[in-house]
Amino acid sequence: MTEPLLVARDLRRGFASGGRRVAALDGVSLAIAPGETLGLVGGSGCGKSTLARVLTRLVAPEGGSIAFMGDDWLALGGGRLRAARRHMQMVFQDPLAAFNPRATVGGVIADALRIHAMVPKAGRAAEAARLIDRVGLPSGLTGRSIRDISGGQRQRVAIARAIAVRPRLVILDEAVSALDVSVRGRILELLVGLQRETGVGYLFISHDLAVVRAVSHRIAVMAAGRIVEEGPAAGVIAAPSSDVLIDLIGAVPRLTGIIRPERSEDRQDDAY
Ligand SMILES: Nc1ncnc2c1ncn2[C@@H]1O[C@H](COP(=O)(O)OP(=O)(O)OP(=O)(O)O)[C@@H](O)[C@H]1O
Repeated sequence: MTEPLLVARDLRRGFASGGRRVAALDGVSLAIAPGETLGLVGGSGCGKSTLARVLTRLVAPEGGSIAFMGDDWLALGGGRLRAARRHMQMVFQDPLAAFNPRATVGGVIADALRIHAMVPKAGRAAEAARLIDRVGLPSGLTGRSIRDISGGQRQRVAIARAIAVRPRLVILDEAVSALDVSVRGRILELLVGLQRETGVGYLFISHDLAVVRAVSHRIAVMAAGRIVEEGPAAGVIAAPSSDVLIDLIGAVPRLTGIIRPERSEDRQDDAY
């Protein structure tokens, strides 16, 4: 059996909110294998983003353990942490907040290459150009400010920056949720293609079951800080056992209705 890339056990994290304590993570355990996509779904406020932040060490857990690439991830510090951080990248819903707003598209990617010493200085521009092309962006965007491109283009830059450092795991937190349906579809295809090429693992977090189903090998369902069911994507959806998943499945036909116009356009294209 393949060694898991990431194993989280019994993660706990609470927050004080309006005089009471909210258990955002109430004993969450999960594992992700190399080359695997674990989809994480759940309603608003169930703890998905807190989990992403705890896994990436943006927020410290109050209990539990995380093994990443065989190391005790929460105990790593100094140079070993910096080296390991390269292998766990994160893409957020709104990458603008995660970029230096004055940076250019090429600059954002070249910076990632520099920080993690991926290529010598002389080769950085060429490698940035290769990555810009790999995520389907025109080379003409290289010198553009990150503020002056569309949300879909920016999300591609965020993905290019994440993959620039050849990570083993990318955590995508609502990374395609704000995009329109056709851009979203192309970015999902890009992610799946990159996974086939590189064997990167993904934790794909979304409140949108249809999107999660399209990319995930396994699905975990979260409610009130706990994982309430988990298993192979097709099996979990075919036989949901939790109320939250039953509700999410019930919401999918509405989404199919939104996607349908694009599919009929595709059929028209095929007819030419
Ligand atoms: N920094 C914080 N301070 C106080 N409460 C917080 C903080 N971060 C999260 N919470 C609370 O923890 C719970 C889980 O929040 P979290 O953002 O992880 O959920 P989520 O599933 O990502 O929600 P959404 O899909 O709406 O983004 C919520 O009740 C939230 O209000």
